[in-house]
Amino acid sequence: MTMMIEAEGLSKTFRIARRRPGLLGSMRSIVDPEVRTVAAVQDLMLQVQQGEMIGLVGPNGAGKSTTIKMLTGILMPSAGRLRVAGLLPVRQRRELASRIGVVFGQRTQLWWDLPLRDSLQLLRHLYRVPEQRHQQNLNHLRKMLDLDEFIDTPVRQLSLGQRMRGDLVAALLHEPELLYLDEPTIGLDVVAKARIREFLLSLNAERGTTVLITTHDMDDIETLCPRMLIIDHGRKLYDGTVDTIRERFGGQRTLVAVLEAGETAVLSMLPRDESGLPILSELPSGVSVQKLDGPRLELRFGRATMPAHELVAWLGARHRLHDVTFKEPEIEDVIRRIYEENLLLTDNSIAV
Ligand SMILES: Nc1ncnc2c1ncn2[C@@H]1O[C@H](COP(=O)(O)OP(=O)(O)OP(=O)(O)O)[C@@H](O)[C@H]1O
Repeated sequence: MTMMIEAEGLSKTFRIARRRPGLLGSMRSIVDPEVRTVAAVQDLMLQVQQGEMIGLVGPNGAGKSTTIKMLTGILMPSAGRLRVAGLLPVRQRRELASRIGVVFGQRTQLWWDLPLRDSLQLLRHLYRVPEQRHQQNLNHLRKMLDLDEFIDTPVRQLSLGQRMRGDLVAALLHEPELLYLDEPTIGLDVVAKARIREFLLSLNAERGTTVLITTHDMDDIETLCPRMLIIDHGRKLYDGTVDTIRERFGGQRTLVAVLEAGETAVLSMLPRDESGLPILSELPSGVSVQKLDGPRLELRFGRATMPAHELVAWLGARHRLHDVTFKEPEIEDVIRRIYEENLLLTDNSIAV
């Protein structure tokens, strides 16, 4: 397997001059600047193989953009070793540019006043793609992303979703092996998001393109990325699968039982706790009543407390059940918990 990204001890520190308040303060800052350092990325170790789809998540200011900028060769690392597609990003930036594609959800690399078709043609010259190869790629991509209805429209008149499809084609016309996407679905509606995700999955399957995505949308990660990287304060907190995160830190699951019609009356006779919820006798420890809404009863229980089937059996022995489903914790909530409680840093068994 070819390694697309290899980073070891990768770090970036910014030095920021702080202005003192007031006129005198400003003058003093010029003569005697007060410098503060920000460790944007610290000691990052990362190996990404060709064909992987990997999500990079973290709260604002975590160091995601700085990492991407170092990977593209825009920023010089302060320390560490880095190779992307076998190249040294800063030193071999031109060569690297022909091997990677970049899409920023909040910015466009298309020419605002030109029709999309012309923008794509200009990029052909910029990347020096032979005409025939360009046409082949364009034909293929415009079919995959359904560009025909707006390819002759000036970019500034495109909807956000259309523009994003145009930007994706622009980033892929020179057939990069590695694609960086920064918030590719930001601001898009559900349908447009689904379309972009579907496209990325087929691109990865057809061409084996390696994809690195930074996003705040956990659905992007769940749909696209078997592997995710969580960073905070420039440090890697986690590198692994979404499922492992959910299993390990999304401790609480919910059993949603819809009871047979007659059971609602039985439940309504039970004594209530201070929140008005029914008190079920002999409720196994670690299980709590979360909600009762007509025939729908929700029980919260810990993954480690008891196996799901045992809880269903316990409830089924006491009440006639019509239907049973489980609610898994939202990955969004799990990640928030990890940020807030700094969970992985205090538990090295999972941080790698
Ligand atoms: N050019 C710069 N000069 C000084 N500090 C910087 C610079 N770029 C980033 N930083 C600082 O580095 C840290 C990491 O920023 P970065 O933009 O990489 O975070 P991010 O994870 O991409 O955040 P967001 O989700 O908000 O885009 C922040 O504290 C930021 O203020």
